[in-house]
Amino acid sequence: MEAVNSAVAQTNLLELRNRSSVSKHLLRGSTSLSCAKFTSNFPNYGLQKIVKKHNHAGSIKCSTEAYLHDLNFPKIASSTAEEKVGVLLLNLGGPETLNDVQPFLYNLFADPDIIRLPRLFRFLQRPLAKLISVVRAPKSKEGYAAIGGGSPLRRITDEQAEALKLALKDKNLNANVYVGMRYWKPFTEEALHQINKDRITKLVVLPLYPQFSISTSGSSIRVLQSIIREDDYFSRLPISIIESWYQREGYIKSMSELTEIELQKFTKPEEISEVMIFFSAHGVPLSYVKDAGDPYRDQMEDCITLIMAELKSRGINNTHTLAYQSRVGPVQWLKPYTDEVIVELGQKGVKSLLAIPISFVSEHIETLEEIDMEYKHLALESGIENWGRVPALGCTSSFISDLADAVVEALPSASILDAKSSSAPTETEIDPLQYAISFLFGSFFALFLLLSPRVLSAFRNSLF
Ligand SMILES: C=CC1=C(C)c2cc3[nH]c(cc4nc(cc5[nH]c(cc1n2)c(C)c5CCC(=O)O)C(CCC(=O)O)=C4C)c(C)c3C=C
Ligand SMILES: [Fe+2]
Repeated sequence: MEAVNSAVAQTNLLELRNRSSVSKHLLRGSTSLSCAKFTSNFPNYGLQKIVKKHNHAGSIKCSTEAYLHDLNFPKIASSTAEEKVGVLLLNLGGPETLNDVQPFLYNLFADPDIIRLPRLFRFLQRPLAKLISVVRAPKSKEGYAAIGGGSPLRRITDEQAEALKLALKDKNLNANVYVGMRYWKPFTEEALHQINKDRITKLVVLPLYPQFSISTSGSSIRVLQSIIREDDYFSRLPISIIESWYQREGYIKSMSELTEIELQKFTKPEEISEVMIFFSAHGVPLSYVKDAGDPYRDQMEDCITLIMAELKSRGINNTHTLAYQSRVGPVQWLKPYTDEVIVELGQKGVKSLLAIPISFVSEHIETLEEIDMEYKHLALESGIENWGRVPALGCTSSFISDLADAVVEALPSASILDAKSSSAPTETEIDPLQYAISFLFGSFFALFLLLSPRVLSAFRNSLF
């Protein structure tokens, strides 16, 4: 009964959250975000086009370059007496108990950046989210049960927040560090509420995803934007958003360090050079990259080039490959798929694999269950004899220190976001005829989806 009540309370809370975000995702416009200079160009965000320059010496310059190698940035920052600096860490969030799994999945699938419906069918978002979350919940629950009954993401993110606060203090910056999750507690909205309550005077926003995707950092930042648009305090608060940071030297070196340590664990030293380094990134549907301009795949490939260059500089010349894991649903995702590549490598006679989860900086279901259990099992079945896995960075001190540098470097460019000058149509500007037609077609589509046994079974097959 308690579980039912908490689910109802959760749904009510989300009703409120979703109402605000649904009504605002129509408010598109050219919002100029500070320092991080948004590199995306998505219809949902109306942000600047990605500017990415390759330099063949191995470093990649993106629009985030300003705080990457710029030696002019002060390494030590100090805040003035009146200044109250806040850092907002954005992450996905995860169910803490098995009872949380279905409402967590509902929140995830109700996000228009996760299921991107054509405009005409957007009002179906929530019924579809309900349907998919209910159908997928049993499978997800099995996964969470296998890793101890819930996601460790909140605990680890809290630890990272604490470690970051200390690292900032070491760099002479006193800051409050907040955690805002997109799909579970503590929600981004709660963190923003606390930031407001604490009367923070400058805010640095740091998504805990090294690479940008519409579906991750983009989605969290969209929540932030919608609040900035509405709220007097946030619309006047200088904010700096660090959009992606996979190219930071500290991150690349920390990843390489952990990889080197794990490589040494392969038992026979003479066989170490035979180990294939297997980067496994969380996938996104192909259409995100092809149609919506998600820079995720490009950034992922750049990131791997940088890590491999760093490993090479340490005398590690192993072969490597990249594949994408965790696909959900019936559409095509970024390829190649991790499970298929593992089988192929086994067939080709590869005997040793070192898996590196590359989209995340903390352990969670996708590393602890999917990689450590499912993929390991598949690899051993496919003829691979030696399996290793690089741990997620977590609170590795070189990594946290580099995040602290990123915050310090981003701070001077915090500025008031011009979110209110949006020229995009608002909901009230929608043509009533267009709305009526959408509603009619959408209703037929909804009925078809909900009642068609074939559609339901297709869903089931791709979600189980
Ligand atoms: C870079 C990281 C991630 C991307 C990109 C991403 C896209 C994405 N994810 C789903 C669906 C699911 N993701 C789930 C869990 C999950 N996803 C990420 C990260 C990315 N997702 C993390 C860190 C986690 C684990 C959270 C935790 O509980 O510890 C889940 C739930 C688990 C499951 O049932 O498999 C789903 C579902 C989509 C559809 C998507 C892109 C559109
Ligand atoms: Fe995911």
